[in-house]
Amino acid sequence: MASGTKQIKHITVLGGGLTGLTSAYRLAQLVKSSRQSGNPSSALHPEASITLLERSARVGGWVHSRRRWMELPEGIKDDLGVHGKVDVVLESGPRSIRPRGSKGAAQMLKLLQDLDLTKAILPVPLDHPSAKNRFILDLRNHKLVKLPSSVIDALTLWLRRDGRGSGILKGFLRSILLEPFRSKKRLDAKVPSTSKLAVLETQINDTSVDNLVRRTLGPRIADSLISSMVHGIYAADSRVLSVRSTFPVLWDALQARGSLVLGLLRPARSVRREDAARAEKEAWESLGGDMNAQRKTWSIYGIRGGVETLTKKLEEEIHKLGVDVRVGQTIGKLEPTDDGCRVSLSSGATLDTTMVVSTLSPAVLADLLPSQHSLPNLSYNPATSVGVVNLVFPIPPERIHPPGFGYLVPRTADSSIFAQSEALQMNPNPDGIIGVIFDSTSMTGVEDSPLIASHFTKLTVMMGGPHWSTYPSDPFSSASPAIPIPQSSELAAKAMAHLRKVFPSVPEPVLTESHISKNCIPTYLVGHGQRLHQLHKHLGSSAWRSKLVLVGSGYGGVGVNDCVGMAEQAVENLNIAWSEAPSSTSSCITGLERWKEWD
Ligand SMILES: C=Cc1c2[nH]c(c1C)Cc1[nH]c(c(CCC(=O)O)c1C)Cc1[nH]c(c(C)c1CCC(=O)O)Cc1[nH]c(c(C)c1C=C)C2
Repeated sequence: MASGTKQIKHITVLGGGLTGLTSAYRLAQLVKSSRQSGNPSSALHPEASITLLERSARVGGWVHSRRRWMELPEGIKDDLGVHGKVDVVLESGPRSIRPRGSKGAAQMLKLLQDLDLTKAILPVPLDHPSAKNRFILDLRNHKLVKLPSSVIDALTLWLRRDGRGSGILKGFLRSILLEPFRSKKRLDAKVPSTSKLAVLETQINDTSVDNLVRRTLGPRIADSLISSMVHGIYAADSRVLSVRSTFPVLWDALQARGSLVLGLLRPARSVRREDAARAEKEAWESLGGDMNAQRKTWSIYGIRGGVETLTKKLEEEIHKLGVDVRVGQTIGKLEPTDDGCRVSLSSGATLDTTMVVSTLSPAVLADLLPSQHSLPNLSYNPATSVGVVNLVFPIPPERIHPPGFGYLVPRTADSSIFAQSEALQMNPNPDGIIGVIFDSTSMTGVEDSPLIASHFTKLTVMMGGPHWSTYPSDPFSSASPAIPIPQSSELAAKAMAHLRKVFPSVPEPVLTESHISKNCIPTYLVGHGQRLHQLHKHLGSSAWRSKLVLVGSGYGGVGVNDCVGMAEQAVENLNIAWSEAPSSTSSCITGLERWKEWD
């Protein structure tokens, strides 16, 4: 290595969630191969060491699969022919993974292959009810309305005006068909209440998901379908969420063709899109065996034993690769030094390191930085908290709910459809339920014993999210009053009160487990990409240059594939930068490279 180039002798990963564990794993593999190949020109020292610091007593972050023992009903024998107990897996975090849609999805499957977890994959085929039956709740009557799963499905629902297609999704197909004709008019319309918003939109080249859909597909779709979908991915209010950061395909379609439908049917060609498609294709082709062919037949997949099987395996592997994993570590301060960074722990200990990869939430990171080294925009976005209630009932699922993935609950307040309903003089969703997952029918095989699937029903009720949040500083929000966050001991009763309205025959649960995941999903407010671009530029030109890399759900995507994808991409970019000619000026990796396009 040429003299004058900083050698990477020690890397500290902050945070032991999925992003932190994946980053540490791939970095440790790089060190191992650098040691084996002995590449003298690499900036990565062949004896470099890695430390992972985690605040809580366990690694895994929001991925948490709890195993609980359950009494079998009288007369039922388990696999060993003994009457007794079976164990059930209760997920309080993510439980299903998408095998398509992004490079991250391919990188996730590659990670599972590399960790020798292929056999633990639980595929859910495309024709499974879980893939076809997703519902939203009509709050006027607490009936489930099936969401169309394809164009044919939408047509059938539309033609069959038998009450089911005429409820909350009435006019769905009509809105889509008329959108190209209406969009231009709506986009040009001057709506007084949105004039401040219109100015902002042009300044920051972004708008809210709700605003874009409302002006193109109309208020009905914005209030029902889109508000619920946003609940089911971001647990957030679609009126404050940046469309360009969360559904860029909608933004691009509208920019390119002046119509969502036309833009989606005939996407405009762009170098960025083609590069991304090529990178994704390569990632899929890099999968070993016939995994790439197989995954095309799956709608989603799970992991035997729960998603924590993955984080536990990552933990095991990084131990083997020599990563120093320290749990129960509270960080007090992070500051740049001449040679790298200094991490000060609340215990008083300090750690000098060449580079920090932070997977902490941006707001938590902001609190660690001394004022003279603060970074822009880290505290801008709020994060939403979700109440998760796992329930197990002593009867099979067909006696409680229809087969399918689950249902989402749309927004109630300010909704034009709901405002007309007399039934809504009273709040139909007083506890702020956002969705219910039918765990038993959305995925089987998570537990070892088949008795769980045949004799019990597992459901997860999710509440809170936007209902527990206010966005006082956001110009796009209509500051609707939030429900105060309850105690976790109150959640199970609230979940049951809700379920009884939707499934009157639901029995008492035999097992419940409630948790509040505080600030678990960041809400990317309008202009998120522009703020990350500023942050990227600042990192490259300040005392933090080449010392701090930012990854994780706080920045570029909230799904498990996004977290793995960001970690993989950051380590891939670091590897390229470390192998580059020492004179190269392009070798500052921040983790935020993809936001460059927001220039
Ligand atoms: C009710 C709350 C939530 C449910 N799931 C999530 C929340 C906050 C988290 C989540 N769901 C999805 C993602 C995206 C990542 C990915 O897997 O690609 C995240 C972070 C996927 C998703 N889930 C639903 C939809 C419509 C989507 C979008 C992509 C897709 O089509 O797969 C539906 C859905 N989510 C929840 C329920 C009850 C539900 C029901 C229909 C729970």
